[in-house]
Amino acid sequence: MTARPVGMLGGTFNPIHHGHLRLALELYERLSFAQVHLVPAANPPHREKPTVGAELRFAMVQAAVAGVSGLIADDRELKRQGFSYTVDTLRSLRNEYPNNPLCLILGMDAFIGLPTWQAWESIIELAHLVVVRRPGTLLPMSHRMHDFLVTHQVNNTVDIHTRLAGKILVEEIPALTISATQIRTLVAQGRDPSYLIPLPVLEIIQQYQLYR
Ligand SMILES: Nc1ncnc2c1ncn2[C@@H]1O[C@H](COP(=O)(O)OP(=O)(O)OP(=O)(O)O)[C@@H](O)[C@H]1O
Ligand SMILES: O=C(O)c1ccc[n+]([C@@H]2O[C@H](COP(=O)([O-])O)[C@@H](O)[C@H]2O)c1
Repeated sequence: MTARPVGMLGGTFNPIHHGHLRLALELYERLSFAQVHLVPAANPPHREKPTVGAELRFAMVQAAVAGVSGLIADDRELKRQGFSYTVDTLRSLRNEYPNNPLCLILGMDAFIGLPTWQAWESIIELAHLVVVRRPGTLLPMSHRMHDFLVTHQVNNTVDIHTRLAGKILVEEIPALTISATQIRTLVAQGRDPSYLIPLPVLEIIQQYQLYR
């Protein structure tokens, strides 16, 4: 028996919100993870430079998980230069946790786009994928990732706990319809994003006058 799996949820987290946090906590409990690392992308490879710097986005993640058992604010991507490639983050986590299964948490949308990621075939050698989909949504059989999914998919958590990497578990989780874009828009309009984000995150947004 290996050690308990370690989860990783990467994101721009501009800002982190209750959608991210519920997802991480739900999987932490459901899959009996040792912990879930929330990793802000310092320099996201696939989107424009975020309007808020990595240090402040990390500070918001830290504030959001302070005192929450099982969720860890992880700044390892802030310590690297260049684009924040997930494969490099997983290599770093693998060095830190040689005996734990690693689980990369991905939405179905991100999973579909995985072939555009840096060294994507190495990702599945370093970690399992926990692919989150909304109830009722299926990947069409015609999709190029369908066969990849079927080849690697497992239907229960045993393989995730007994192997270090290489499997895909699809988890159905009702999404909270919250997005960081929505929060930035509310703040820019002078409106109140309370109840979409934790209070300590709102306090940082107000203190630094973010998203105005
Ligand atoms: N409401 C949500 N419920 C579940 N997962 C979410 C939710 N919002 C984002 N995620 C997932 O969290 C990860 C990081 O998301 P990200 O930081 O890009 O947030 P976002 O709200 O999608 O941001 P933006 O609106 O700026 O695009 C992604 O895998 C994304 O699919
Ligand atoms: O490594 C890559 O090539 C890569 C390409 C696209 C996205 N990612 C990661 O996917 C995570 C979610 O990204 P986003 O844009 O939804 O916040 C974040 O950790 C990104 O660094 C990683």
